[in-house]
Amino acid sequence: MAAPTSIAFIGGGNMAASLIGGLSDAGWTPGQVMVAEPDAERRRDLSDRFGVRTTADNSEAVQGAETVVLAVKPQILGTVAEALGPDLRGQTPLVISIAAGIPLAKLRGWLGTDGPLVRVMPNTPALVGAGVSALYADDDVSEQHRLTAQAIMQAAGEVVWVAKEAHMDIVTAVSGSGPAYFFLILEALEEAAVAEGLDRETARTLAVHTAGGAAALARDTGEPSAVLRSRVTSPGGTTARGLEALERGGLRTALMDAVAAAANRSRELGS
Ligand SMILES: NC(=O)C1=CN([C@@H]2O[C@H](COP(=O)(O)OP(=O)(O)OC[C@H]3O[C@@H](n4cnc5c(N)ncnc54)[C@H](OP(=O)(O)O)[C@@H]3O)[C@@H](O)[C@H]2O)C=CC1
Ligand SMILES: O=C(O)[C@@H]1CCC=N1
Repeated sequence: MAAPTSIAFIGGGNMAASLIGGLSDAGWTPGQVMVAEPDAERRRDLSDRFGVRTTADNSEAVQGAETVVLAVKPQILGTVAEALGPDLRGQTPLVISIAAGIPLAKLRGWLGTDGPLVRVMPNTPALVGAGVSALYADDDVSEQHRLTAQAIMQAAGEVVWVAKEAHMDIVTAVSGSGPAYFFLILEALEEAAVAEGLDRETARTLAVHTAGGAAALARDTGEPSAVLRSRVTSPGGTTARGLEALERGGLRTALMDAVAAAANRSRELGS
């Protein structure tokens, strides 16, 4: 007989794999995780990497699951949730949706259940336990279900709760999409170092450790970013010249535009 499933993932793509990696490193046993994923190659990859059980059948995945994580694209969540609803009625597991943009009320309508729902926005550094997730639940969700959702997401890194569901669109634009902004900066920094004459491996080591070091310093000291920046910037030195070039190039406004555009896209996906 199969081991009891504690968590069922519906959709075994990039974000689900990152969360499963985080859970696995945090000591969750693979037998507690079942993944429903239509693509056979992805199913094989997930069971090879993490030892989790997989199926192509969403209904099978949720049987007996205490928690169901909806990890399909927002554009197909309606179809998937409507089909899954009848399987969930009667067993009312905790349902966690990680879909960008989709409000809980909409999801509840699709599922047609009155069980506990939590909306979460994780990010891909979850794979190495360095993610950050924002969680939102309506007032009627019990403390116990909140703590369960929180414990799952803590396996993947930091957790914050937001008080208003509308804030999830902003969270999505900052921390959900945010790793991609930093990867773009890493790519560019690495390319620039190579263009100036460093070999690629050295360039990558310098770029990655500089990004990680800056983030660790901001996290561990709690000091404002502007103060930390000023400590790097010697008067008349190299950093001042570099920062001037970044301001001239519009990095600050480009990031503000990026967050506004991504938050708007999140709102569009939910409308
Ligand atoms: N990627 C990220 O950084 C983040 C993503 N998210 C959210 O996570 C969700 C998943 O995103 P992401 O992992 O990037 O997307 P992916 O496309 O990588 O993953 C979605 C997976 O769902 C599978 N799938 C398609 N149809 C079904 C179905 N009917 N039943 C079950 N599984 C199905 C897809 O298979 P196939 O490819 O064969 O269609 C795919 O493997 C989205 O809602 C996104 O908004 C949230 C935070 C961050
Ligand atoms: O790009 C997306 O829509 C998803 C949500 C946040 C990160 N990736």
